[in-house]
Amino acid sequence: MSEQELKALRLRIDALDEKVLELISERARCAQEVARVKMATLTEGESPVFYRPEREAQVLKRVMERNQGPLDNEEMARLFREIMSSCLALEQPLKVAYLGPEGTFTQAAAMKHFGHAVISKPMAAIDEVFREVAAGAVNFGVVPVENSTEGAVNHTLDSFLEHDMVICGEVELRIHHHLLVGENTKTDSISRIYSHAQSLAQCRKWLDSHYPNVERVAVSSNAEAAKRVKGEWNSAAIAGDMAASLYGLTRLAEKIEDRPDNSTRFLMIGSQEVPPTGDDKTSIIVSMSNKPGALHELLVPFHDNGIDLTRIETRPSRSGKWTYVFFIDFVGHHRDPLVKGVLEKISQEAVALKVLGSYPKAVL
Ligand SMILES: C=C(O[C@@H]1C=C(C(=O)O)C=C[C@H]1O)C(=O)O
Repeated sequence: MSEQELKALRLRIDALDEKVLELISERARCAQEVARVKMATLTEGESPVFYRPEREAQVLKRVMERNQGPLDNEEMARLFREIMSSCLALEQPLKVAYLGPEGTFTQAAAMKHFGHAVISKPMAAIDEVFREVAAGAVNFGVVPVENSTEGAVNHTLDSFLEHDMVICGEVELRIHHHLLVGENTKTDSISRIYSHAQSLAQCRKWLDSHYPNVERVAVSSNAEAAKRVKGEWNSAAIAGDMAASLYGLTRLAEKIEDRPDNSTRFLMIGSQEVPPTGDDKTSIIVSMSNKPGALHELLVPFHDNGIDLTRIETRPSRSGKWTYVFFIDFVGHHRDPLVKGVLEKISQEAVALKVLGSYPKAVL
């Protein structure tokens, strides 16, 4: 390609960027107008709702449907995710608490879901994320709920039993783990590997074959593991990209998770009910009396109405020995007539039924 051609292309890009800039600014002004209208139409004592997850899901879906390339749908949606995030911040900067410290996968999930224009606050434990949201110190919380290799995150499920929370969104993240070392680490004398217990479990086979005799030390998070390694000469950490760059560690081995499709699902928790988008999921907690056939009775109404169950998990109820609660996720919104009917039917049989929330299916 000649210099001439390159120069002409760059001029075109400059002109396009000017237009993109103008359009983004116009969009941002529209969002400011939306805020003004929302404020003007408030009734006495009502507080404004700026963040609309159902609307954001629709915007992203539309972008993906209309996209004709060459950027792929995910990439295009990611760009729009950030534009919306910045526009919303003009209306109201969201405060989001997540399972910290900085550099965790939960932080990456929060950024994937809300974009980068939020004020994010790392918390030391899952329960603290719940408490921070309950106290009204933040608008939303982000917690991991299940991993495709290791299953349920029990701390999260149990926290739902203790706090009144509304689930207002979900996001899935591919989890890649790396073996990380600091600049002082003597790589041939590693005697200890730090990570979160879930991550150690997700890399168990790899560790068994590469570091069978090295002590595996479970710590409170992957980011914490990365932090510790920085100052030690005989240890390594298993953590992801964010932690690696945050603590300036080197990848000794990449993508060491046993399953290449290793993913974690995260939930957004808050107090805001989310209206239907037409492509939603609902999470409920049910406790049944301890009698034969109770689980069958619980599941039949879903089957009879053709409602797709996406997950069912059992936990001790904490209110009696050998009594259980079921965490159930299914496709649909609790305001759908069909779902309403099923929930009514279940509540006739159940000891207790609580709808944790209906929310748009993860778009990104
Ligand atoms: C603009 C609005 O407010 C927020 C910003 C949005 C956007 O930038 O597209 C979408 C939904 C809301 O979270 C709205 O309610 O439409």
